[in-house]
Amino acid sequence: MKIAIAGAGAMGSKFGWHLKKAGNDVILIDTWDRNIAAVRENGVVARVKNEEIAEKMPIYSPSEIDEQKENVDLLIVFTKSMQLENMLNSLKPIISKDTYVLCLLNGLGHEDVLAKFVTRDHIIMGVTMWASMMTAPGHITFANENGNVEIQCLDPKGKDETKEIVKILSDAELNACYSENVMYSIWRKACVNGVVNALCALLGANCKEFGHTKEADELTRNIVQEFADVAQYEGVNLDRSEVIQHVESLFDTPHYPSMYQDLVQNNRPTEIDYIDGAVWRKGLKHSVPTPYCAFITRLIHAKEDILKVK
Ligand SMILES: NC(=O)C1=CN([C@@H]2O[C@H](COP(=O)(O)OP(=O)(O)OC[C@H]3O[C@@H](n4cnc5c(N)ncnc54)[C@H](OP(=O)(O)O)[C@@H]3O)[C@@H](O)[C@H]2O)C=CC1
Ligand SMILES: CC(C)(CO)C(=O)C(=O)O
Repeated sequence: MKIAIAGAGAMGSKFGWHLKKAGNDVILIDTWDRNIAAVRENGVVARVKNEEIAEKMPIYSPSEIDEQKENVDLLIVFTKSMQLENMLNSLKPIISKDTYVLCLLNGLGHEDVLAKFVTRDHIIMGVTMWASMMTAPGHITFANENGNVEIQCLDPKGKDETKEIVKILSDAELNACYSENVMYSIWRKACVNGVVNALCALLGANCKEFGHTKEADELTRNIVQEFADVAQYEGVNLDRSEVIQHVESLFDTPHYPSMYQDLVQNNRPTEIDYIDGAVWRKGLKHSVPTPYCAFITRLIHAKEDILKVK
């Protein structure tokens, strides 16, 4: 199976590294010139338990993707949410009617973007609890050892092929399973990000520092409540106490969520409009009040302005 990974940041590089190491035919696609140069020279260098292990694989910029390149069987997208549509537009030459697109981005609503490029029976949605950090171009550090991946094809017609992809991911030590209700899992993961990503970026804290504050429980409850109130109108019934427990399971991890990495470490725009901001927008559409999500979204945008993100 020919696999392309679009977005070779912390997560795309991690998945590419694992899949290549397991013997798959993998290419990476990324827009960051220094990253492309570093991977071309040394491969993707992963720090695993104090050891650096490099995996060499081809990497291209989207402008190098043309009709000359072979179609891919599986395209895993790992851009930031706001980069997804542009990336897919530039990859049209390698997307055929047989290409499966697997989306593991954080955030809500990405299936609507994918539907502009492939049919529903080739859209595989998913979530991952793996975590990774880019420490320099071409260099990543794995942030946990107990992640997983849950995926489901949006149309049952694609179930068998999706199960084959589950096996490929698991054989690459990415601990994957087929989900029977991936939209539930996507909303559940959005709750995690809606709490820890946004609040850690605002407070300048990691999950453990935030989780050990006196305010953490009350903030978590209120944010999850708003996500659950809105999710109902989108056909997803979240089990609030189970979701709160799931969010709180991160409170002992000294990990800086990806939104902290974007905003505080790299002064880059955040995905807030696809997480708390998406719930605020959907809440307005369904007349559901979401004061926490609205306030958090505005604060993140204010901090983006103060830090002059680019
Ligand atoms: N990191 C994590 O632990 C997790 C992340 N996710 C999700 O996965 C998706 C991808 O996230 P992630 O891999 O963290 O994203 P990254 O920010 O690491 O990479 C995304 C893109 O950003 C650019 N980039 C990254 N760092 C820099 C930098 N310092 N300077 C300039 N450009 C840079 C690159 O392309 P370009 O130049 O085109 O911007 C890259 O392809 C997101 O939806 C995220 O929420 C999900 C689970 C965990
Ligand atoms: C690792 C985790 C779950 C932390 O919120 C994440 O999804 C992220 O960093 O974006």
